[in-house]
Amino acid sequence: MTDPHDLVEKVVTELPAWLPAQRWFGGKDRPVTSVRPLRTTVLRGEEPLLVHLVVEVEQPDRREPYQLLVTDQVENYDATHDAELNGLLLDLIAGNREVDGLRFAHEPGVEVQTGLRGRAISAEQSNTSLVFGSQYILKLFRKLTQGENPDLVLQRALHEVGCEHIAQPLGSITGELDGETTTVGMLQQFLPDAVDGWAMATTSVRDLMAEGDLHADEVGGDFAGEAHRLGQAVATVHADLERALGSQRADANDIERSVQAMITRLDEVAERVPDLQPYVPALREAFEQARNTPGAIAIQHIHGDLHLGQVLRTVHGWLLIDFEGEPGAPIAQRTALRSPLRDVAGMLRSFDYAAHQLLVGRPEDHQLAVRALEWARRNRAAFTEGYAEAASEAVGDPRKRGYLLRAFELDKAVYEVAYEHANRPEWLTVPLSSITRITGEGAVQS
Ligand SMILES: Nc1ncnc2c1ncn2[C@@H]1O[C@H](COP(=O)(O)OP(=O)(O)O)[C@@H](O)[C@H]1O
Ligand SMILES: O=P(O)(O)O[C@H]1O[C@H](CO)[C@@H](O[C@H]2O[C@H](CO)[C@@H](O)[C@H](O)[C@H]2O)[C@H](O)[C@H]1O
Repeated sequence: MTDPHDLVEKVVTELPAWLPAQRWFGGKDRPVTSVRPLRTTVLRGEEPLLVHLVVEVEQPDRREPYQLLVTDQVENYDATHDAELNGLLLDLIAGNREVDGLRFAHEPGVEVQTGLRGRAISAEQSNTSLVFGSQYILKLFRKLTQGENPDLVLQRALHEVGCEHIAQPLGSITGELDGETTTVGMLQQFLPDAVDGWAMATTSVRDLMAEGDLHADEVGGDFAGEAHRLGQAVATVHADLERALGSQRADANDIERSVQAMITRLDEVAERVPDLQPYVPALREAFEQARNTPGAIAIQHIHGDLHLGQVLRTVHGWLLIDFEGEPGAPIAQRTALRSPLRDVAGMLRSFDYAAHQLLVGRPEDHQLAVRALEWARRNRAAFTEGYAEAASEAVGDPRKRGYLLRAFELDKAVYEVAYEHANRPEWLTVPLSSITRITGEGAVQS
């Protein structure tokens, strides 16, 4: 029988080669120089073994903690592929159990069913999610950030004020990282009938492309009604977050910090991705123009990485998921109070993505390019209109904040350039062509 500590020793020596092949690994564009175990918790000491492992992954410019579940039973040791062993995690949450400092807990008043198998969903994601029956989804955060994860903190706060646009948080797993209590997992209600916004939007784009001579409002799969409802849902979540956790008026220092952060990110990404360099002057100018936004700007807790893949359409309406913020951004930035227009900008970027991803790798086709642009414009307008209808007084109509919205959209596109460079280089043209378009459109009103 394998000793759990021998297993860990063996796994750790193999991780430098294994990690870069994992979709959720955030440092795929740099070599892994070493991996060392930080904390080992044996969750099941007899065969099949189940060991919770936190390792520190060293790369030339960073050291980051990652969470793993390992077993002696499956290929590559990744226990999240074993549905039976995953069931143990749910049982521990149901029983409010603590194992060697790793705390499994259900939310107060929630009863969690035991004895279910948990299958890992094979999505292109930054974390690993396990689905139990048709009731529960358990997200295991892969890259760990010290402290409570904003995903859990914000969704708990939203649930407390009765927000209708989230899945109910049902439990959590917390451990310790550098002496601080840290969220490593989050259990939520699973919506088995849900379809994500990206799947719906790209189906609509495909419909339009198949009918080359029709306009976006003439084809069966028009998405504008959904985009409008989605805008209302996002504005409602922002209003609920404001109700739950408050908001502030940004002062000149907050705005200056935000402009500087956009410029710093631009410089960092342009150094890493040479394709971005020709756009730097126009981008810098757009970021500086954000200072000219008139009137008071409300700042509050926001989603932070909102896109069509983070919204689910159920029979009851739109839900927002994954309030973790941009997985690549520092935690201080992810938890800071920010303008809700950042989420609006994220979603506007996503309409652009949905419209243009079908053109990636195809020979140039003027007709399709015109249709793509038309689809994006129609749905961006419908989303913004819906948002403006339901926005709180403090946030107001995004269309009246042209400079700011444009700067946030471009900042998001810069983030996407870095993201695509590291994860899907063939998609780099999507954010780059948007940058060309937006900066080419020149000045905006207000
Ligand atoms: N409550 C839920 N009900 C149904 N499906 C969900 C739910 N939460 C997440 N999903 C599915 O799981 C995927 C991954 O969830 P997400 O929170 O975005 O993880 P990640 O942080 O890894 O991006 C989503 O794209 C969605 O398809
Ligand atoms: O969902 P995650 O939290 O893992 O977000 C990361 O991955 C996203 C891709 O899966 C990435 O989103 C970009 O591509 C999407 C289409 O695949 C598109 O809808 C988004 O608008 C675009 O930003 C996201 O940026 C990244 O943080």
